[in-house]
Amino acid sequence: MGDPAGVGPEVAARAWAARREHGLPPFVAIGDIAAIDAVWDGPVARVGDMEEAVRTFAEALPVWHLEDSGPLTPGEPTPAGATCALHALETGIGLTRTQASAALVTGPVSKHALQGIGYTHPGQTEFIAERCGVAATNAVMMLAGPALRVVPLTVHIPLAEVPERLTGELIVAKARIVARGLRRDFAVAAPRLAIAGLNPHAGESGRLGDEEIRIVAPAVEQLAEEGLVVDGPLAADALFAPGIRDQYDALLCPYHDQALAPFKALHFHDGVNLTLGLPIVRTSPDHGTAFNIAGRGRADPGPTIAAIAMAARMAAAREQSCAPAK
Ligand SMILES: NC(=O)C1=CN([C@@H]2O[C@H](COP(=O)(O)OP(=O)(O)OC[C@H]3O[C@@H](n4cnc5c(N)ncnc54)[C@H](O)[C@@H]3O)[C@@H](O)[C@H]2O)C=CC1
Ligand SMILES: NCC(=O)COP(=O)(O)O
Repeated sequence: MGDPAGVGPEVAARAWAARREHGLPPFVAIGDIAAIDAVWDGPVARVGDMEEAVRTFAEALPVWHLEDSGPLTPGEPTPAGATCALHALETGIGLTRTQASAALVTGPVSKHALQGIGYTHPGQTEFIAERCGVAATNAVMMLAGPALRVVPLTVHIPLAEVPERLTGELIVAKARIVARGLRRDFAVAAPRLAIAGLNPHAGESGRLGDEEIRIVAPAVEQLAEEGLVVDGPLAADALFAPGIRDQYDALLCPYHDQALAPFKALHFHDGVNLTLGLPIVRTSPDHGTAFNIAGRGRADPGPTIAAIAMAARMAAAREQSCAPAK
């Protein structure tokens, strides 16, 4: 359920309340049960294993209580709350890696609060990758909604560092993982990718920056030689327009906000953050802890509902691809 002082507990509870309407599979909320009690009056079942969670799911929200995270005020993060969020993440990864659970849906954490307790990863993606034995650069963040999928090629780094961190190797490696993920998890047989330029007008033939000529174009050429359908570098200002974005299965963007700002404009209420390149299925609602509204009943459970539903579809697609042919 992420940080107990954020909106994670309430959106998990409200997703459970909407389980029938959205056909959600059984899930268990992991963390401090007091965080649920503080924001929700509905039925809760305290469980200790996944079988119990599945058994109780129809009648109550199953909660796997890990620890008491101390006095709790929604909107006010504490070190004990961040510790509980980290333990919940570790527990969820463990349950999914051992296949007790088919997928991991992470709740929103405060990176600032986590760093305050000594966490050194930029986000949850890199931590999950490490626990799965995958290099952080091979765990690829994708934001997916019904109308758009985007991939930030660089993620949680200062904007000033983007030009030096955006390399041809990075683009090629991430594009390959995206193409594989689209085939495996989204049944896209021949993925069509677009790669945005870094500079205005994709560099205007070098007059507004040369990263497109030096870095992006050679990477696109290499990917095309490997047989991938890839266009780029494309001007990012028009790429998200209807009619252009629809020509692609995923848009790969040099930096975080270039990808996420248009994505959230379209999918604030049903956007999913997921990680490609992992041996497990991992999704997450595409929003943060929203401390400014936590505990007030204003948090939209839509992204969490979408994240649970998408995790179930991805897990089913992987299961099917492993099933022996008839
Ligand atoms: N997956 C994750 O764990 C993520 C964590 N974060 C972390 O969350 C913390 C806060 O980040 P912010 O940039 O403020 O983003 P945020 O998503 O928490 O909040 C941005 C704005 O969106 C609103 N909002 C967010 N979720 C909402 C929901 N479900 N319903 C209605 N309104 C909602 C908030 O009230 C706020 O006005 C940071 O520490 C950040 O690192 C941010 C994004 C994702
Ligand atoms: N902006 C997306 C985000 O912050 C999610 O990061 P992560 O915790 O899933 O790595």
